[in-house]
Amino acid sequence: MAPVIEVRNLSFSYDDKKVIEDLSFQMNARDFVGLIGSNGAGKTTLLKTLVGLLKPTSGELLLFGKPIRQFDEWSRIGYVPQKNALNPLFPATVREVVLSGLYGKRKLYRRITAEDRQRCDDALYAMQIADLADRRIGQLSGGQQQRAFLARALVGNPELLILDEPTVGIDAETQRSFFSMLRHMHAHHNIAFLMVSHDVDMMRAYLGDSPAATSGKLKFYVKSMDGAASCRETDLTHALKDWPGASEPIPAYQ
Ligand SMILES: Nc1ncnc2c1ncn2[C@@H]1O[C@H](COP(=O)(O)OP(=O)(O)OP(=O)(O)O)[C@@H](O)[C@H]1O
Repeated sequence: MAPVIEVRNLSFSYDDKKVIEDLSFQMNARDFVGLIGSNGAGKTTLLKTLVGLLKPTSGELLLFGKPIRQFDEWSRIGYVPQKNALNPLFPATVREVVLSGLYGKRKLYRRITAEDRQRCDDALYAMQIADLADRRIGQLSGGQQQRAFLARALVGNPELLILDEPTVGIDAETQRSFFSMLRHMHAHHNIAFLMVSHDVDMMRAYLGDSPAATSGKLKFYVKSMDGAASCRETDLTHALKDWPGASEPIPAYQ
């Protein structure tokens, strides 16, 4: 199977400011990659090049074995950008935000099918925000908004989930339960994770003490799930059935 991400000798500059220099790394299906680096190290810049928002200055970037120029299966990738404070007047409801994760540019005007609604309900349920579905997202707490954005990224059943500091602005207790939720998802879903975090202790506790790769100020910590029983079914509710003690609630995440 082709690596999920393959980066070869990638460099990126904003005008003449070099931010990423000659970076090479790869991640495989079901890997959990933690990306750690000081402020300004280029973490967000790297994630943006990986999802096609920025074009590398030089080097090669392959997604699921395809050069990014030819890659068009964006539904295989979920992306949660760095958190921005949402204007409380932002009018979309949580359900609308989550559903928008199903529409690529080309599908923008297609009708919402019963299947779309079911997927949306599953994602809301998985993130335990079903009761917030009809609330305006701008009126939710930061942690609730993050859950909604995560549901949006998950609704298309991605094989790769890219998270840019998903717990910024969230209290320590909630960060811990969020992280344990990710660990459960890593164990039971067929998803690879690439996550930027400043929480070095939490990342190291799961991913080990030594980085698998280093480039400039960027450090990549990796935990593979090779050989773990892979579920054939990928829908979120199925994954929840695998939760230890199916009736046990998902760790609270406010
Ligand atoms: N649009 C831009 N134009 C010019 N320079 C930029 C732009 N965005 C970021 N930079 C610069 O590029 C460098 C890398 O920024 P980036 O946001 O990728 O860092 P980061 O590792 O994600 O940092 P942080 O931990 O603070 O989020 C920084 O020096 C930043 O000032």
